[in-house]
Amino acid sequence: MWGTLAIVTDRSFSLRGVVVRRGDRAVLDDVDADIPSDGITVLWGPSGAGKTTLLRLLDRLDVPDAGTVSYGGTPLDDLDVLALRRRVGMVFQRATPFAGTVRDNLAVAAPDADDDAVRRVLQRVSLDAALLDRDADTLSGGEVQRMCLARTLITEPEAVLLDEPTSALDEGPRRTFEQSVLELARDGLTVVWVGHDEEQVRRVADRVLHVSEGRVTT
Ligand SMILES: Nc1ncnc2c1ncn2[C@@H]1O[C@H](COP(=O)(O)OP(=O)(O)OP(=O)(O)O)[C@@H](O)[C@H]1O
Repeated sequence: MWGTLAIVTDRSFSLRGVVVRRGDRAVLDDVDADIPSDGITVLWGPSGAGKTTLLRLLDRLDVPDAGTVSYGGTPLDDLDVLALRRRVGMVFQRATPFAGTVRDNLAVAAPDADDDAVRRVLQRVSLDAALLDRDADTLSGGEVQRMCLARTLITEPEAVLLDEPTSALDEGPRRTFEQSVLELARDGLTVVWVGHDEEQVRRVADRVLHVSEGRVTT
């Protein structure tokens, strides 16, 4: 018997005393917040309130001027940034397809993924496998955003950060994207979603963190 192996199940984010300054203004001003690992947490608040700034801190795309951001109880400063970004994927507001086919786009993220894995990930985002050999720049806006989600998922992250991923989509594609994310969250993926469409927040949020005037409240 070698003793009990600790199973790390804590995949929550926490912010303590976080300050982010832009010019002479504190966009986030001494923020304490917790984002649990289950379900969908929506960051909600007026334009310019700091939602995207907060989201980027979680993947270390930005670093705070003061305070600590932790993932699974470990300060992000103590984690290897590339390892963190494999565990925590990001989908941006504007879809960012690379040149080439859908298959090429997925291969950028996971060159060794086999055909089964590629097909499975497309299914998870409701994209037809027939699209695999289509040029990414011939996809519709909704398809390209779901391909970007698939490209994030193919590395099997524990969490995904979504920055207003449906803001450029019409109602139909918006609902399809939401449905995929709801199913992913139900399957155990941690989701942090920056949103400002009130109806959508009601449909997807398990909890809402309100970002306003430099503070985050529940
Ligand atoms: N790199 C930067 N340099 C200077 N100011 C910045 C930078 N990034 C963000 N800001 C400013 O910080 C504030 C917060 O921006 P942020 O994008 O986090 O807000 P948001 O709540 O996501 O807004 P929106 O809903 O409009 O996307 C804004 O006033 C923005 O102009």
